[in-house]
Amino acid sequence: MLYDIYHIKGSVFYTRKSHMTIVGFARLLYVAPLFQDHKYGGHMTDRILIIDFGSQVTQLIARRVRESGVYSEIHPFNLVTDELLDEYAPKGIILSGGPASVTWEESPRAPKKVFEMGIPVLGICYGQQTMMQQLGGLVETSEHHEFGRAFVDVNKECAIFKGVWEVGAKEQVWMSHGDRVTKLAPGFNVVATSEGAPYAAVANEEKQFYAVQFHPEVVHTPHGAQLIENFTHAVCGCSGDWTMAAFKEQAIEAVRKQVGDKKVICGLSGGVDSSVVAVLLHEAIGEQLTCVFVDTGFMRQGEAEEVVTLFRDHYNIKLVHKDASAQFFDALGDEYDPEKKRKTIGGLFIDVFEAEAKAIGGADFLAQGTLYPDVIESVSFVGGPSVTIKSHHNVGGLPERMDMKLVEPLRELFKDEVRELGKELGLPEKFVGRHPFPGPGLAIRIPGQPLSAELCDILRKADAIYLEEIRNAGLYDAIWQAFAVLLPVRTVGVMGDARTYEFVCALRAVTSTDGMTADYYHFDHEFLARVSNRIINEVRGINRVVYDCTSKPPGTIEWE
Ligand SMILES: Nc1ncnc2c1ncn2[C@@H]1O[C@H](COP(=O)(O)OP(=O)(O)OP(=O)(O)O)[C@@H](O)[C@H]1O
Ligand SMILES: O=c1[nH]c(=O)c2[nH+]cn([C@@H]3O[C@H](COP(=O)(O)O)[C@@H](O)[C@H]3O)c2[nH]1
Ligand SMILES: NC(=O)CC[C@H](N)C(=O)O
Ligand SMILES: [Mg+2]
Repeated sequence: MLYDIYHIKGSVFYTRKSHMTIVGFARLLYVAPLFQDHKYGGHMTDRILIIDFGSQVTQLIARRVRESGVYSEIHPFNLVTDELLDEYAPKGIILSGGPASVTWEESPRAPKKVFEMGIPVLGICYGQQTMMQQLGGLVETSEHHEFGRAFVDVNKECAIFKGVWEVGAKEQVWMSHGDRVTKLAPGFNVVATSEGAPYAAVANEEKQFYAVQFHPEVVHTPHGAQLIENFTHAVCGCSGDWTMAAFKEQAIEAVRKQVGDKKVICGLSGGVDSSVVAVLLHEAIGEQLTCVFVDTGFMRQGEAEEVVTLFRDHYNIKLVHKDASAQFFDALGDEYDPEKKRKTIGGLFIDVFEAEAKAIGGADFLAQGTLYPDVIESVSFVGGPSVTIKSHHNVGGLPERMDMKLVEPLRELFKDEVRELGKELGLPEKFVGRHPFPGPGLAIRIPGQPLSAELCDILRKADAIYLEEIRNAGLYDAIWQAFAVLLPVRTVGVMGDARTYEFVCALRAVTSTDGMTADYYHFDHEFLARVSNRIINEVRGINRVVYDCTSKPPGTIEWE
């Protein structure tokens, strides 16, 4: 069972179990309170609201709506109040799928107001079922489940099919349901049928209510994205002004308004998120911004130089390059427990930021690269138990301790939108397309033994060779994240007729969309042999290389 159901304040609430156990991020602790001062709807004029009933693919609905050039936000069904509906003022509403059954005595419903606002509504799967039930139709659990690929017969014209599906056509869709609508609500017509769902698509054109049993948001419904675009454009009348160019201008304006003439500190790691935040803020408030790059001693080869050159020399952004490596090594001492290392490192980041804020005479704001998935996760987890798998380093404790207000210009964006915004801001491709790199850096890639500058050096060299070979082979962009790990194991080897007794290096490369789940990257053997050969020949201290072929779950991406 993929879902757990929790009862919160009398309403049924779902969390994704896979996310719950995997995410368990300390992020949740710091993102949650930030949500409170969020103004619904960002700065865009056309907005679609997605009401989440806990489907595994709700995020994809938001993706498709945004790809159609329309701003959208996901809100869990139990947090959609009448005030939110008024304030958010959507041009249309989409009801997501979900694991519950509307036939249960207590299962989620859309707020009544949704159907009384005089705006278009699209129900998907559970969303269809609850729409029918709430408007006077009937839903029953069926013997005939449909999971996966299915075909629908299009038997009537419908605004969301326009220009995509012809009457009489048989079209491929993706289904995942056990219940089905057995009686239509008054005013509705059937517009498509499938073997397992006689009401595969239904419409009340007069009210502009549409409901489908299949999932148009997944790629396995080949024309699904166009159906969603028809809904947002032709039906809801959105103009498609959600472009990164427009977003950039509006975000800059919003930052200026929020910050006024006050000072802002931004922790700059050189990673995509903080780099984009830094450049955006620089455009918005120029000299009021000070970035702090903390060299922990656990950075990759050439990282500090690259960050400093780009931001200080190329952009002329005020940048403090704080070499805190001695502090980090000191504080970690002989520690090799992963959680203790992370906590020590997280705490030290805070100390360094505090000291640097003081050094510039105090700062009123702290800028962070919080992204939309962080916000959604924090909301989806409200009240749910979360198991901590790893305490991710974050600067989350910062606001309370330092009494700074937060500036989070990326909190409405997905990672690839952030990359697009980076391009819009003129950030070099090299920064925009970077693999994520964790705050604790190499310190969590040397498991099982106390850290030292020497071990970091060995790992840094191996990691640089690996990444160089990945770039040379043209694979960098096809891989989500790649890095080397130095294992606490020595093995016997023979080099130049002499015995060696050195460390093992593990190589990791994964594909993923959001880091929550991942598959190992399938390199060809020639490539692995070349990297292995180079590392063993060029890095003193390593005499054996292995490749990690664990997916996530059950593994995690990092080794610690
Ligand atoms: N070495 C560092 N110096 C200063 N700030 C840092 C450093 N490492 C991390 N941070 C701060 O912690 C935040 C979270 O790190 P995280 O790795 O999640 O994001 P990122 O580095 O900006 O992007 P990416 O996820 O692509 O690596 C960063 O946005 C940055 O503000
Ligand atoms: O800023 C960060 N601070 C951390 O403490 C941290 N731990 C893991 N990661 C990154 O998160 C993604 C998922 O990693 P895991 O599968 O190892 O949990 C991967 O991209 C990891 O590199 C971190 N990022
Ligand atoms: N994917 C869904 O939304 C499923 C809806 C409902 N739980 C069913 O099985 O029919
Ligand atoms: Mg990073």
